Amino acid sequence: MNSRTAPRAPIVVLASGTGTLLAAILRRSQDPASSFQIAAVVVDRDCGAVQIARDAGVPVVTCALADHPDRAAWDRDLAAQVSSFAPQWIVTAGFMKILGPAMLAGFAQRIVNSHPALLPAFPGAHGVADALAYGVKVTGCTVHLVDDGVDTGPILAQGTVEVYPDDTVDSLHERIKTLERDLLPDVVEAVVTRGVVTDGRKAHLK
Ligand SMILES: Nc1nc2c(c(=O)[nH]1)N[C@@H](CN(C=O)c1ccc(C(=O)N[C@@H](CCC(=O)O)C(=O)O)cc1)CN2
Ligand SMILES: NCC(=O)N[C@@H]1O[C@H](COP(=O)([O-])[O-])[C@@H](O)[C@H]1O
Repeated sequence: MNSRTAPRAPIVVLASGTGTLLAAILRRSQDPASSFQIAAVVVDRDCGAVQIARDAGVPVVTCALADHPDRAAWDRDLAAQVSSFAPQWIVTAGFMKILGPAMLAGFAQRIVNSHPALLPAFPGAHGVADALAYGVKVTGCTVHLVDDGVDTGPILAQGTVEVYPDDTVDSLHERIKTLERDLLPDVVEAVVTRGVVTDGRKAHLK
C-alpha cells in the first residue's frame, strides 16, 4: 500500500451545484497516491456540494453574493476566505459565478475550471443547453485555466461525447459529467505534481 510521506498540496474547491465533480475530486484526494488534499470547499449558495464536503469532514465556507453590498465586495471577501486556507490551486467545479479581479489577482494562473462544452464553443452558464439547441453531433468538456474572460482561459484538457438524437439537456449533461469526473481529478493531480507552462493562449502540463 503506497503511503505518502510528502505533504499533500492544499487545494480549495469552489462549487454551486449537486457536487458530483467535488465528490470525484474528493475520492481522488483520498487515494494514498494522490498529491493533494482539499483544504476547504467554498460555495456561493446552499447546494449539494455542502453535504458532500461535510460528510467528508472538509471545512465549508459560504460566500453568497446577496450577503455583500456589491459584486466587488463579494469578490474581495471570496478571495480573503479562499486565501485563509493557503491553497496552491483552486478548482471551480460547477461554480456558477464569474470570478472578479480580487480572485484573479490573488490566484493568477492557479485556478482550474471544468466547463461542460468544447470551448471555445458554447461558453457561459448554459453550455450544455446551447450545444444541444445548436444541433452539434459531438460535444464534451474542457478543463482550462481561469482568466478575466468567461471560459476564455488557456485549455489544459478536453474530452468528447457523442450527442444522441433523443438526448435531453439532462441526459447529455450526465454523460458529460461522467467524463469530467475522470478528467478533472486527473488534471488537478497533474497541475499539482507537474505544473503548467503557458505561452499566450496555449497551456501545457509540464
Ligand atoms: N473569471 C472567470 N470566472 C469563472 C470562469 C471563467 O472562465 N472566468 N468560469 C466559471 C464557470 N463557468 C463556466 O464554466 C461559468 C459559470 C457561471 C457563469 C455566469 O454567467 N454566471 C452569472 C450568474 C449565473 C447564476 O448565478 O446562475 C454571473 O456570474 O453573473 C459563466 C460561466 C467560474 N468562474
Ligand atoms: N459553466 C459552468 C458549468 O456549467 N459547470 C458545470 O457544472 C456541472 C457541475 O456538476 P456537479 O454539481 O454535479 O459537480 C459540471 O458539468 C460543470 O462542467
